[in-house]
Amino acid sequence: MEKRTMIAVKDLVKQYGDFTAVKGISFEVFEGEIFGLLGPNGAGKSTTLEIIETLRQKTSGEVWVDGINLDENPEAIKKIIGVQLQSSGYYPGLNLVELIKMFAGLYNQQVDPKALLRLFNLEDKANARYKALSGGQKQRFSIATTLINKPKVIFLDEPTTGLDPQARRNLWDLIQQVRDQGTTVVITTHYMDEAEFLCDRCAIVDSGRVIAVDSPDALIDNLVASGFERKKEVKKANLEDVFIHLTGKDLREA
Ligand SMILES: Nc1ncnc2c1ncn2[C@@H]1O[C@H](COP(=O)(O)OP(=O)(O)OP(=O)(O)O)[C@@H](O)[C@H]1O
Repeated sequence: MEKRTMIAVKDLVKQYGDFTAVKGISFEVFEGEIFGLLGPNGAGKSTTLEIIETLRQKTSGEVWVDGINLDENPEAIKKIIGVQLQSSGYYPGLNLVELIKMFAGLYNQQVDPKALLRLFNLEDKANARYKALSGGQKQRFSIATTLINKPKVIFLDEPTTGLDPQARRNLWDLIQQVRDQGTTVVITTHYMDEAEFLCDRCAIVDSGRVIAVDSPDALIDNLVASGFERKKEVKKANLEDVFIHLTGKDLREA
């Protein structure tokens, strides 16, 4: 079946003064997939995301989201995307239900706060304030809030950084659920195990350029076909598996 393009980025360039952070990036994100932008620190991932999110001016190149050209109608793009806020974006005095109602009001949307919290396993935190949540709960809540305007695509910038293995795996399940319900997900991460588990396709970005785009499986197969072999035989489990096996999958949060 022909895949529909949700995001198209063509020859994107971003200069900060004399420094070119993004050097002519092109890629496509298909509807209904989890697409990863992977790359070392300073590769230009956040800059690229922020340009697509309409939060940052590009120097040149073109961007379309759901067929809408960024230069022609950034306001229309804002309406169909969900962006994860940083912690500072949440009013400290409001509880989770009040925060959801506030965002729903801003977006002029009807939302059932309890149903949304249930979806993200935060039902019993309905009356808690954001700052009282654990790291994993904060991440779950911030992903929940990206869905309030019923977006076609959400952007998650390093959503699992700083979380324990249980909270990370739980968040992976939730992100897949969001995708399975029809929302396209664009994610940045430094964790290759996360990208391998979660992403349908990913772009590897280095020094402002896209150096590979494919499914994790195909990228690995290409490397193996080129004659690459790991030095050490891979064990059937890793230390994280040991940790999860010993400590269980239950979330550790009050
Ligand atoms: N406002 C700015 N002014 C000047 N340089 C900037 C600015 N924002 C980012 N940069 C530089 O642009 C480059 C790309 O930064 P960016 O944050 O997009 O990278 P990244 O791939 O998201 O990195 P990280 O993984 O560390 O978040 C870096 O060298 C960064 O120092």
